[in-house]
Amino acid sequence: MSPVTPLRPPARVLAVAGSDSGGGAGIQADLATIGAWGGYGMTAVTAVTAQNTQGVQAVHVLPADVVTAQLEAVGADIGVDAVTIGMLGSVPVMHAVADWLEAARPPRVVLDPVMVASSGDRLTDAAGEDAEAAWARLLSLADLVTPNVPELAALTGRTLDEEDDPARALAAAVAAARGLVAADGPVGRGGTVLVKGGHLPADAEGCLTDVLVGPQGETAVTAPRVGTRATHGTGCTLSSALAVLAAGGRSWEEALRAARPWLTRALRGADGLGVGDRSRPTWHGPLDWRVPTDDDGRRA
Ligand SMILES: Nc1ncnc2c1ncn2[C@@H]1O[C@H](COP(=O)(O)OP(=O)(O)OP(=O)(O)O)[C@@H](O)[C@H]1O
Ligand SMILES: Cc1ncc(CO)c(N)n1
Repeated sequence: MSPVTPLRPPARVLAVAGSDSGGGAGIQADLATIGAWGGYGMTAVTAVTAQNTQGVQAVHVLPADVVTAQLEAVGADIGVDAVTIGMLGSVPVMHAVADWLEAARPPRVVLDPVMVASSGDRLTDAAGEDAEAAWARLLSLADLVTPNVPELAALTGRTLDEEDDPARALAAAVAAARGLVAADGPVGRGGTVLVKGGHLPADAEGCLTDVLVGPQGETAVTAPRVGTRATHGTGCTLSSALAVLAAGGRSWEEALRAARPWLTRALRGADGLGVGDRSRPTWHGPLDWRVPTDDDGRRA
C-alpha cells in the first residue's frame, strides 16, 4: 500500500517564544494552536519560565547565540512559511531575532510584543533606550504586530488607560496604532497592527472589538466578551492562529474572521478544564471533552 499523502502539505510555522511550564501560553500555546489549525509547528525557544495559573515564579532567558542556532537550524533545512514571535526576554535576544529576520526574510511575520504576563509579572528585562531601539528594529521587520492595549501604550508612549467609555477607549488605541503604520511610522513594509481589545471595557452589547489597522484602512471584528478568568495565553493563541491561517493563503482580515470565533470557543472551553484556579489557560483542543468540575472550575 502506498503511504498516505496529504492533499496539500501543511503550512510550516515557526514559533519564536518562551516556554510556559503551565502549558497555557508561550511555545506550548503556539504549538497547540498551530496543530489545531493543521499546520506543522517548529520552535526557537527564547526563554524558559516557571509559570502556572498563579503567576510567574522564575524566568531564564537563553543566550542569544542559542536562539540564533535554533532559527538557523530550522530556516536552513525545513523552511518557514510564517513566523509567530512572542516573548523575547532580553535586548540581545531581540537583536538576534531581528538579525535572522533580516537575513532569512520569511514570507509572513507576526510579532506579539510580549512584555507582561496576564498575572502582571514582567516577561522581559529589556528597558530604556536599548529596548526602544530593539523594538523599532523588530517592528520594521513585522507584517502584523499584535499588541494588547498596555503594550500599544508602551510602544507609542501614549496613555491609553484613562478612558472608561468603551468606544472612546478603542478609538484612542486605534489612533495610537495609526501612528505605528503611518508612512513615517516604525512598522515597515506596509505592515498592519492588530489592536486587541481584551484589556478594554466591553460595549453595551457585552462585546469586545479587535481592529486591524493597516496603511490602506481599518477592519473591526467584534465578539462576545466571555465572562471567565481563563484568559491566560489568549494573545499567543490568537497570534499563532493568524500566522498559520496567513501561511495557508488568507489575508489578515480573513485570518482574523476565522480565528476570532474559534478563540471564543477556546475561552468558553477553558472553564471546564479544571486546570489551576487563578489565571487559567484557554483550551486549544476539541470541545467535546470535559472533566467533571465544581462551580469554580476545580476538578470535582
Ligand atoms: N474575556 C474575553 N472574552 C472574549 N475575548 C477575549 C477576552 N479577553 C481577551 N479576549 C480576546 O483575546 C484576544 C487577545 O486579547 P488580549 O488583549 O487579552 O491580549 P493579550 O493581553 O496579549 O493576551 P494574554 O492574556 O495572552 O497576555 C483578543 O482577540 C481579545 O479580544
Ligand atoms: C512564556 C510566555 N509567553 C507569553 C506570555 C503572555 O501570555 C506568557 N505568560 N508566558
